[in-house]
Amino acid sequence: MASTGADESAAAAQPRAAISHVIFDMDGLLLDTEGFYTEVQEKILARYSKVFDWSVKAKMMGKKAIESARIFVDEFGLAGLLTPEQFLEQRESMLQALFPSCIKLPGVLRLVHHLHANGIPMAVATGSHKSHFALKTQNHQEMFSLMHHVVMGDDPEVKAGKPSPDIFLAAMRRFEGNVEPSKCLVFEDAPSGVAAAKIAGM
Ligand SMILES: O=P(O)(O)OC[C@H](O)CO
Ligand SMILES: [Mg+2]
Repeated sequence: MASTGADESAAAAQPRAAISHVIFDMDGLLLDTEGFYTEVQEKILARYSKVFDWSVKAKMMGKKAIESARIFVDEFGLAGLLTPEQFLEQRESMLQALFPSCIKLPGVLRLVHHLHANGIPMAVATGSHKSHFALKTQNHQEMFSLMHHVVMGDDPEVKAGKPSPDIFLAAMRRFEGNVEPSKCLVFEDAPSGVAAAKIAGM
């Protein structure tokens, strides 16, 4: 049965848990790096006369590097031509050259300062591994210094990448005190990241 206006206002009136902590994704959310991945992947695909596809991009976003490499090879029918490991090798020097020039997404610095000024503890949960994180954040130390901690994709506690909830649960556990998932607000750009946060109960 279709929902009525009364149903909708009753749902809107449901009390929600107050937010105590915030967890940010990084790539495509705090930092404008997703375009770099797209640019590099288009170049690699062109070597095999293949064309980039946004539905594949959406599946790759937010994952650990090797996970997204497997999706790339499978979805573009490159098995037998390129292994996921070779794909990562081919894109590495191009990405390393691009990452240091990344800029912040509009409004994020203001939001981070606002939350910090209001005493909301913040963390970052990114599928990026340590060496890429260092390249991307080298010009954004002011913003990242306001984070209580950062959890990266190559962290031992992150067994599987998003949509596994591992990374968000690890980020939650590293805040001080007892933090409830329902009081954590997650900011994400990737479909797999939104799913991960919901599975974590955030
Ligand atoms: O969106 P993030 O920060 O989890 O990063 C994931 C990859 O490095 C890029 O899609
Ligand atoms: Mg992201």
